[in-house]
Amino acid sequence: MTGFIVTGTDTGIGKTVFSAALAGALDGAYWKPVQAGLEGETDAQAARRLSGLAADRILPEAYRLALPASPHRAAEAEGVTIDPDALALPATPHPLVVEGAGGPLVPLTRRLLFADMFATWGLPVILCARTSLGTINHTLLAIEALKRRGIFVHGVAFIGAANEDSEHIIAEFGAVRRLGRLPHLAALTPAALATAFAEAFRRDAFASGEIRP
Ligand SMILES: Nc1ncnc2c1ncn2[C@@H]1O[C@H](COP(=O)(O)OP(=O)(O)OP(=O)(O)O)[C@@H](O)[C@H]1O
Ligand SMILES: C[C@H](N)[C@H](N)CCCCCC(=O)O
Ligand SMILES: [Mg+2]
Repeated sequence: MTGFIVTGTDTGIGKTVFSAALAGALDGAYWKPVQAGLEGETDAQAARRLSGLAADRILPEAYRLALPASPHRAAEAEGVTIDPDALALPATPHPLVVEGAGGPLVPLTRRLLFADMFATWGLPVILCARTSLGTINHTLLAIEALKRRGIFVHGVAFIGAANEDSEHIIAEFGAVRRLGRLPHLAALTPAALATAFAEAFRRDAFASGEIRP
């Protein structure tokens, strides 16, 4: 199996938009294992809308929880406990883009963090990060948390306006690749996103995506 896990330095920073564009660019499949919050469009629905992929490339969530909160809390609110055994990577012949929820240290239960699942899954991790003030600390902390678990960080995908020095110093201190920068699009349409993604990231930036032992 090949693909990538997409996490971010925070919730609401653009993981779904980036994941949809990546899944489309790879002609892959998209999976949101745990959806917390069902008001309005879910991440899987957004990915279906923005990726240009057929419906069968958007794989069903393992957990769909109503409360827009940390997954551990959203599950408890429904009397559910998220079972890591229910979170095995779905079989697909296509490159799989897996989107977490919030950042890497978001709890799935009171004993399991998303980053622990990332380590189990073994796919390379792409960290989405803002470019605005505050991102250096947030991004380096997330990189540290991933690396100390032996997780391979494929690189950082920046989202927002250019901030050359912050992007550079993050790559230097974090010893990670700058994969590129997706700007905020005034009109977020599938076509505009695909164009912006192709301009922001080199095609070969995502060539590897092998599970690492
Ligand atoms: N590059 C972009 N251009 C324009 N709008 C964007 C872009 N990236 C994200 N957005 C918008 O910002 C909001 C948050 O983005 P998104 O849902 O992708 O965040 P997220 O990190 O996936 O959040 P969550 O942690 O809830 O999954 C959405 O309204 C989305 O449409
Ligand atoms: C509800 C939100 N849209 C995401 N699905 C879940 C974000 C969890 C964040 C937990 C935290 O870091 O406080
Ligand atoms: Mg999302």
